[in-house]
Amino acid sequence: MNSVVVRNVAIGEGIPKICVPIVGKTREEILDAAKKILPIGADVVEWRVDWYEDIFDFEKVEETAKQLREVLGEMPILFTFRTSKEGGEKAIDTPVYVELNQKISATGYVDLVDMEAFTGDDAVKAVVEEAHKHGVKVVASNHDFDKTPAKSDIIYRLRKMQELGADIPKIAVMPQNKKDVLTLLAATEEMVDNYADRPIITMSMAATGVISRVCGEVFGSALTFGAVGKASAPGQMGAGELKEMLTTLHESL
Ligand SMILES: O=C1C[C@@](O)(C(=O)O)C[C@@H](O)[C@@H]1O
Repeated sequence: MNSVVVRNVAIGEGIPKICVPIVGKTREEILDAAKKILPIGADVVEWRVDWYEDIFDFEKVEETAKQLREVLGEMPILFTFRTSKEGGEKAIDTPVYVELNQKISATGYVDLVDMEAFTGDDAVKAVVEEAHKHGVKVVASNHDFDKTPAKSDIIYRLRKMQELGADIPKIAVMPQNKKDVLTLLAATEEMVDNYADRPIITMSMAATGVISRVCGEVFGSALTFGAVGKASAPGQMGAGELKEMLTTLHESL
C-alpha cells in the first residue's frame, strides 16, 4: 500500500489522520475557524468552499486561500467544493467546477482538492491532470446521504476512482440500520485487501455510523473527519475526542 505524503503528513500510514472541516461563510469566519483548529493537533484542514459567500469570485477565493495558508503554516489544506447534488451548500456547473479546482491547484496554497468522482470521467481526469502538474493530490469522492449501496457497488465506485487516477478514493454513505454500517466496513476491508494500491477513506454517517469514524486503522480507512465547532456532516465527533480515541485504539493494536 502506497501512502500519500502531503507536507510531512503520511496518509495511509499508522493512525488514521484527522481532518477538520471549515464551514465559514465569510473570510473572517474561515480564518477564525482555522485559528481554533490549530491547537487541537489535527493533521489536515478541509476548506469546504461551497459554504464561502465569495466562492464564485476567484480573486477573493485566492486571497482567502493565501490568508488561510498563512494562518495554518505547514498544515495540509484540502480544498472541497461539495455540490448540492452530493449534500453540499451550492450547485455549480461542471465547467465552472472543473476550472475552480484547476485554478486553485495552480496557486500553491492548497495541497489536496476534492473532486466528486461521478461528475463525468473527462472532468475528473482534467482535474487530476492539472492538479498533478502542480504537485496537488486529488481526493475523489462520492456521497450517498440516503442509503448505503451494496458492498459490491461501494467497491466498484472506489475502484473506479482509482482508475480515474485519484490519489485517494473516498466514499461517505448513510446507514439505515446497523447492518449497513457492517456493509460499509466490509467493503472497506475488501477494497484494501484485494484492490487498493493507495489509501482510501470511507465512512458511514450519522449516529448509527459513528463507529466507522474511529475504526479506520482496523478496517482500512486512512483519514477521518472530526469537528471543531460546526460539523460538516452528521456523525462527526469533536476532533479532540476523536484524537484521544484513535490514539487509545492505536496503542492496543
Ligand atoms: O466527504 C466528506 C466527508 C464528510 O461528508 C463526512 O461525512 O465526514 C464531511 C465532508 O466535509 C467531507 O468532504
